[in-house]
Amino acid sequence: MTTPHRLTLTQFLIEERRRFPDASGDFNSLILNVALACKSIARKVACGALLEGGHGDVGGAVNVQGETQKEMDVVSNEVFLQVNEWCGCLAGMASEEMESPYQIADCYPKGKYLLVFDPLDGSSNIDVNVSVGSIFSVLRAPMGEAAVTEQDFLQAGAGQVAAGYAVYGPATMLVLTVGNGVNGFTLDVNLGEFMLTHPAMQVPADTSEFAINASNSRFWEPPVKRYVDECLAGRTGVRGKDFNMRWIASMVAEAHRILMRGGVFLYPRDSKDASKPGRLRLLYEANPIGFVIEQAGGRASTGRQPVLAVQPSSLHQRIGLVFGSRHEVERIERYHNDLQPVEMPNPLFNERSLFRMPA
Ligand SMILES: O=P(O)(O)OC[C@H]1O[C@](O)(COP(=O)(O)O)[C@@H](O)[C@@H]1O
Ligand SMILES: [Mg+2]
Ligand SMILES: [Mg+2]
Repeated sequence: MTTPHRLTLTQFLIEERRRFPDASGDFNSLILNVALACKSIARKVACGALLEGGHGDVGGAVNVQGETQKEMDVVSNEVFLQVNEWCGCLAGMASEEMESPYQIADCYPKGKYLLVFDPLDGSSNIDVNVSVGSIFSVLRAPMGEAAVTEQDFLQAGAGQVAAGYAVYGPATMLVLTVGNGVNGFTLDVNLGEFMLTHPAMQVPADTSEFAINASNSRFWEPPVKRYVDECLAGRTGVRGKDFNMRWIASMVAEAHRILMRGGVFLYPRDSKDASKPGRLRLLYEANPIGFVIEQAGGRASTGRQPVLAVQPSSLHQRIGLVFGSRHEVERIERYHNDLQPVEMPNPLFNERSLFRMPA
């Protein structure tokens, strides 16, 4: 039996570029640099406890969001910065692990793109050897020679030029959208190349699998409680079918499962901590995953509006996120539209009033 011919990521990007005869090649260079960073992180993740410095916590360090930093969070962030700094087409980068944007000082003319990333997603899983990943989003940089500011990154997800993730599991995969569908590449460790193994990925529109951290159930809003209760009621309830549940606590691994076989993921807005309207970060978690899922025919929402339509207000903004099989996400959105939000302090600011609550 002959092995099927597979395109490498480089060959795939060259083919894509044929659609844009005037393209400079900058964009391809950027994606190949991101892929190189992911390969380097994959190698370090695979070393496990053998990695110099280990996979543990950084002695008491917390990131800008007050979360304990793992050694690998810091290492992965460094890899992204070092590999992408010299790609020649970036004006700046922003990351979960850095309070402010990173300027690319020595690039002339100024780069056309901005790169935003979560260098290691699900890092609380790293010391127990569960899949983790990296998530990235490419935005256009503003014209002109001025240094980039936080404001430049505050673009709605619908404007992303490209987005994707790498998942470091039993195999390392890179999943990419450049706004023309979604393609998955598996790392051939012998060649050191990402090979196109999953062309034109599609999220099935229906599912009977959901993912949510049920330990937060007492903080959920009524539409989310209703949806989960109906799933749990199974074939004897209004849904008339049994549901299965998964929770990996690495969103990148949940997104990958959903891309491969359907499902719905919820980390909704809840009342657990008034200072955090949701757990996940808009710019480097919700938007890139939302773009990938929508390009694969799925849906991504805050529950109240498409996540890609949200105008960001800060670099590390958090948001409620629901994504996956289209019919389930639409159902969850309907439940949010059916009900008034809980314990609204002022009726002037409820969902149907003149002064809508922020998503
Ligand atoms: O611990 P919880 O509440 O289940 O949260 C898990 C969620 O947090 C995250 O790990 C956040 O990502 P980071 O590891 O990049 O901080 C998501 O990947 C995941 O869905
Ligand atoms: Mg993350
Ligand atoms: Mg992270």
